[in-house]
Amino acid sequence: MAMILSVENLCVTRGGGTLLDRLSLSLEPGSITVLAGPNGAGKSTLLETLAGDLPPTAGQIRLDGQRITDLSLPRRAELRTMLRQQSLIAFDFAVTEVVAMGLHPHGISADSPHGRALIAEALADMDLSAFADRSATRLSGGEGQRVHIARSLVQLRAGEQRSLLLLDEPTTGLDYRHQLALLQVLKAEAQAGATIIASLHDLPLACRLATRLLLLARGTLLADVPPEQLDPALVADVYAIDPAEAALLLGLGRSPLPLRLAAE
Ligand SMILES: Nc1ncnc2c1ncn2[C@@H]1O[C@H](COP(=O)(O)OP(=O)(O)OP(=O)(O)O)[C@@H](O)[C@H]1O
Repeated sequence: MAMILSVENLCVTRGGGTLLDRLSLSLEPGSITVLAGPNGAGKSTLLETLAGDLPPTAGQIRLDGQRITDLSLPRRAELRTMLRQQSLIAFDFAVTEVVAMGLHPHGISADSPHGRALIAEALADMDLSAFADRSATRLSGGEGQRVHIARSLVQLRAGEQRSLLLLDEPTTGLDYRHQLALLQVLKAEAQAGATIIASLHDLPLACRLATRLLLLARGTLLADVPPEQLDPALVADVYAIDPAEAALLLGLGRSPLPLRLAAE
């Protein structure tokens, strides 16, 4: 069974400011929702709140009918995977050990055949097989980001069902090849039944990935549309950029080309 996430009249206030203002939405299994919007729009706040890690000031978030704030942290870790904007890995773990952390919420041993297979698959997906035994403290920014993504893929896939995957700016630091590889992996996960929501700054990439695009500004949802229906005039207004720039960005993302890593 896949996960339906529903949000009703969500409000978050912090430090006297309204960070999210009466948001309602519903995310279906198999969908990829991309959250776009300027710096400070509330994207990370929304993802943290949807993950159940930041209690809302008002409103409800339900994961398959259960209120997310009623679930314990271990139960939340089984039902949803959250990739945060990353900090450095401070301890001297090997890459494979960091990736194996995704198994813990599901009680699967990294030494079991199933655990080993999940780790190997995620390492291969993020082009990290050759890095498995390297220290995770000695990686470039993009390599480190790929390690965190691989850990999240393990956590998602180790569950009994493909559940909810929340990603906060997952392409940060990734080169073009690895951005495209990530897009391919996410599309495959959605096809396998995952419910995915990701914040992205890159609008052309967002349009290629999303089945649905949410445009957030100052805590308010201004658009919730398939990417091809996103209005360039609204994008220009929200980002305070020239309309021709907005049209160019959206045009780049509306290429009908499939994702290709290298010429076949
Ligand atoms: N602990 C806090 N207390 C009060 N305000 C906060 C707190 N954390 C963040 N904010 C404010 O909340 C707003 C939304 O922040 P958030 O991190 O959700 O934005 P974002 O859309 O993810 O931005 P970015 O694109 O820069 O990552 C910002 O104006 C920020 O300054």
